[in-house]
Amino acid sequence: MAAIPTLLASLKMKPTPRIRPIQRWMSVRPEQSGLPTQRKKVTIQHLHQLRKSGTPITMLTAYDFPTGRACETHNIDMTLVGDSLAQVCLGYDSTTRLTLEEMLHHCRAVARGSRSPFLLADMPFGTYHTSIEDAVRNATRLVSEGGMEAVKIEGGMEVLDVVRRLTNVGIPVMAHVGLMPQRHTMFSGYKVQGRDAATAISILESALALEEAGAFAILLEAIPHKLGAYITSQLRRAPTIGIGAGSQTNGQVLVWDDMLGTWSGHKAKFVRRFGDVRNEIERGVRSYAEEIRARTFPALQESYDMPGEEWDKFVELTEARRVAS
Ligand SMILES: Nc1nc(=O)c2c([nH]1)NC[C@@H]1CN(c3ccc(C(=O)N[C@@H](CCC(=O)O)C(=O)O)cc3)CN21
Ligand SMILES: CC(C)C(=O)C(=O)O
Ligand SMILES: [Mg+2]
Repeated sequence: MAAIPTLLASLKMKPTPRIRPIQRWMSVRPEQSGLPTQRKKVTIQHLHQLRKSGTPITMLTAYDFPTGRACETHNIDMTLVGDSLAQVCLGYDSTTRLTLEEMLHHCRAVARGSRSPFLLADMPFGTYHTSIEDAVRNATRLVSEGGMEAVKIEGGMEVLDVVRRLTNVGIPVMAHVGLMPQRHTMFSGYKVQGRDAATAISILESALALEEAGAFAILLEAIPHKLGAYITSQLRRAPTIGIGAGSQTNGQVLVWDDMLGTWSGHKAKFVRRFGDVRNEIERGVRSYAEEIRARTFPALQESYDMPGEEWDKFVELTEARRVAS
């Protein structure tokens, strides 16, 4: 009997573990590594609480370890490995060029740098339309191989069955309506959606049906702000995340490269640059090349030295080598 209080006492004596930064070499998700987390893990329940309390949800895209880690460090609520990856990182002209393998490669990198944000990825074009079985198989790979917690899919009524099935097997789905970049060819470009009453109604009905089908959140892209606000007010449970959908959605998302000004392509109206990283990069690369050419880089303090007597010995040895040959 005496052993139990002793055991309890020894447990109580244990010092609280120190919070450790993410380790570079981690190959598993930090919360699986047994390390204490700095901030509570963002869950779907937490996202629903943010919606209820009227606290705006922050979401940002990430494509690799450092961008994933930046979302982690600055307490972004949701990190999205967007298929915009195709354009902003891989140089393709459209998200429709991105393969599942390419997406998985980047998901793993983001996941290694991420512990508290809710992590999700876009299902690439063509990976969820061929059949429900294919959609489940491909979404499962994003979770099991990619380290994602949820997936995002573009579409309205035609993807309800996929949303229902993925949700039923335990893969949360964020639905994406309004401007759907994977359909830019069908839409003849990237155009604001829902500017006429008929399209606005169909976007509203899609959003309501997607919530009913189980979507845990609805992304609204490039729609009039009044429509963004109205859809947000009509949903019963799912928070809305807007990109070009006005200020009244439950959350906001932007593409990393748009937000920091590293994307040199088209700037949509909804983009605000919160940084000017591209100019900084240009300045840095330019002066790097200039200083190499001027031999001002590297300086002596950026170079290694050796003891004088060792150098003298070295000179003697090279002399001996020269004479011998
Ligand atoms: N850098 C980047 N940012 C994005 O937001 C983004 C990507 N890439 N790639 C994938 C899709 C494509 N997206 C886009 C691309 C262009 C517009 C755009 O030019 N919209 C026009 C609307 C014109 C109109 O209908 O009047 C705009 O000027 O805002 C919007 C979304 C969103 N996604
Ligand atoms: C623009 C966001 C919402 C997205 O889908 C992406 O980055 O691919
Ligand atoms: Mg996308």
